[in-house]
Amino acid sequence: MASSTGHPSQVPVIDISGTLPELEVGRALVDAAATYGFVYIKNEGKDIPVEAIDRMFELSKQFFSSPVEEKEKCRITETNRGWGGMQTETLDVKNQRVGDFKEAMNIGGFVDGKAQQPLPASLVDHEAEIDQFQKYCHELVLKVLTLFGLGLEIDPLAGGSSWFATRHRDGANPSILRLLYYPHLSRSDYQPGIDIRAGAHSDYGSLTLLFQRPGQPGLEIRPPGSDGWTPIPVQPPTTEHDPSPPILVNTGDLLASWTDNLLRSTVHRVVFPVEDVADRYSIAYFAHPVGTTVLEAVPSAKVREKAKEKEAEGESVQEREARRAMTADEYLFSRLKATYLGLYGNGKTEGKAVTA
Ligand SMILES: O=C(O)CCC(=O)C(=O)O
Ligand SMILES: [Fe+2]
Repeated sequence: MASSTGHPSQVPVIDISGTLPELEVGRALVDAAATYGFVYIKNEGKDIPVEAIDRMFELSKQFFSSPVEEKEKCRITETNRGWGGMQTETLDVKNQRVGDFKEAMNIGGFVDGKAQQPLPASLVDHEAEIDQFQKYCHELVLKVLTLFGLGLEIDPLAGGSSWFATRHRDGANPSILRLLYYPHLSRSDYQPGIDIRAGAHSDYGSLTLLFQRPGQPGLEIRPPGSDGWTPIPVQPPTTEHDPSPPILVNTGDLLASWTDNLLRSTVHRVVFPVEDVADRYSIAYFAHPVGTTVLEAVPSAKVREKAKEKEAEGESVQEREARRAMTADEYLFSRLKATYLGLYGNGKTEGKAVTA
């Protein structure tokens, strides 16, 4: 397994709060997603209140420190909702010898303010806050997708900048809010090269938002074209004094495929930092388009250019047309079936990273 390069991350920090011209911001976001697949969104609490983020982390702590019998009552099912315990998930099944050192709680969308899954005692009285937090995340995803639409200069006659956002806005979708807890491991127990908090993987959906806490590092990315790992600091330069660390946004496999790989879906993992003394808590929001969305060609000259490259690289017209005839639900299911057979009937129980 390649080790960290230690090179400082070049992933840019972008302010989308409205102080800069939108088109410039959209282009900068597209650039970052095309180069790194990751971008930091400067966070001064304008899109999501800082208190709401802090509060979700408090609830997350409450949940993970609750008795295991409570968590067992909402163990993850094939709906991809619920709790998974330590080392029950293996994100990099091919290379990992042991499961991920983490616990995770997946919370799906609410209907009329109500969770559509059993919630544990520690969360059940907080439905309104969780629902509101999901709404904030959803709105931020729509905002970023609109800026992508601007940056990609989507044909105004075909829907313009709102092209992606409208395909995420109304209707059932499998988006998931995921609370993550990575307990620390004492140095004497740590097996270098074997133990890992989250194995190498890329995310399946369109966009992922990731919230991190100061002093709890560990995320690394393998930027396109590189075979080394780059640490992604929680508070990159210029953000150290912001009221909350920037929100990381990364492009998932579905959006990469949809844009003919113009926007990249970058492999990432979570490691035990060298000086690991802290537990790590993070919160991810995995956004997916409305399930019935057809993944038709994106009406953008920039994407069309990329499609030509793909053709030159050998993708047949039939393959491309098959890709474009799929719905978002079909795409997700095909990925899950190929990678995580355990959930779909072969009796294995590991590797349930269906949101990742
Ligand atoms: O916890 C993190 O920082 C990353 C989690 C992640 O990549 C995932 O759950 O897909
Ligand atoms: Fe991920």
